[in-house]
Amino acid sequence: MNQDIKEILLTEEQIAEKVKELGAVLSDEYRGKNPLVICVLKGAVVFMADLLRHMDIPCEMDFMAVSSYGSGTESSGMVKILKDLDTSAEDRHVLVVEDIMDSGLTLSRLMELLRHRRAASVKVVTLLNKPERRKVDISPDYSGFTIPDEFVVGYGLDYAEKYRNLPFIGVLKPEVYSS
Ligand SMILES: O=P(O)(O)OC[C@H]1O[C@H](OP(=O)(O)OP(=O)(O)O)[C@H](O)[C@@H]1O
Ligand code: HPA
Ligand SMILES: [Mg+2]
Repeated sequence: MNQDIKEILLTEEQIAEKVKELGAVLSDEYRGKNPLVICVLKGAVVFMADLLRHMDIPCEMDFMAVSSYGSGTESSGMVKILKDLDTSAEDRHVLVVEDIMDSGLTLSRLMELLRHRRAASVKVVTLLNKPERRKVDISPDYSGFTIPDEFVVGYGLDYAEKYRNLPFIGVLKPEVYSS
């Protein structure tokens, strides 16, 4: 697995420090609001699990699965809901947790849906932000790291369902996806 990585962009330690920081900021923001924290499966699952353990306030969690990438490195532009929430978002302070905002298509579609369901507020925290690739006018409310336009894997992020379990975030060697 590691031989497919060109370079480590963010180490396990850098990620841990940032997640702790974000947890503290979000705890202050959502204190007394019992937020509904939504993990966007599957990519955000590792970040969500770590982030929640740095939020020292009562909150609830739920999960949604959407897919736009299939097994490639380019968004198809179509965002399909594969699994919906179990909880109603109406009148809730919703915090959407994502691993990466890239074209922005996944999150813009999700935000639209949650606002339509009359959430009291909808905000996004993304660990990674890749603004150079944006196709829609959206930016995260909270972001861990701004990264260059390279395809990254690890800490939840995959290429063709592989590499999600790497503890760091790395740039994949282009020959891995172009071959
Ligand atoms: O800003 P965008 O261009 O929409 O890209 C970001 C989304 O793409 C990836 O998910 P994917 O659809 O590949 O599913 P996964 O989380 O199961 O890997 C990633 O986890 C984000 O959810
Ligand atoms: N890596 C993995 N999955 C992704 C990426 C990325 O850079 N961008 C959007 N989904
Ligand atoms: Mg993916």
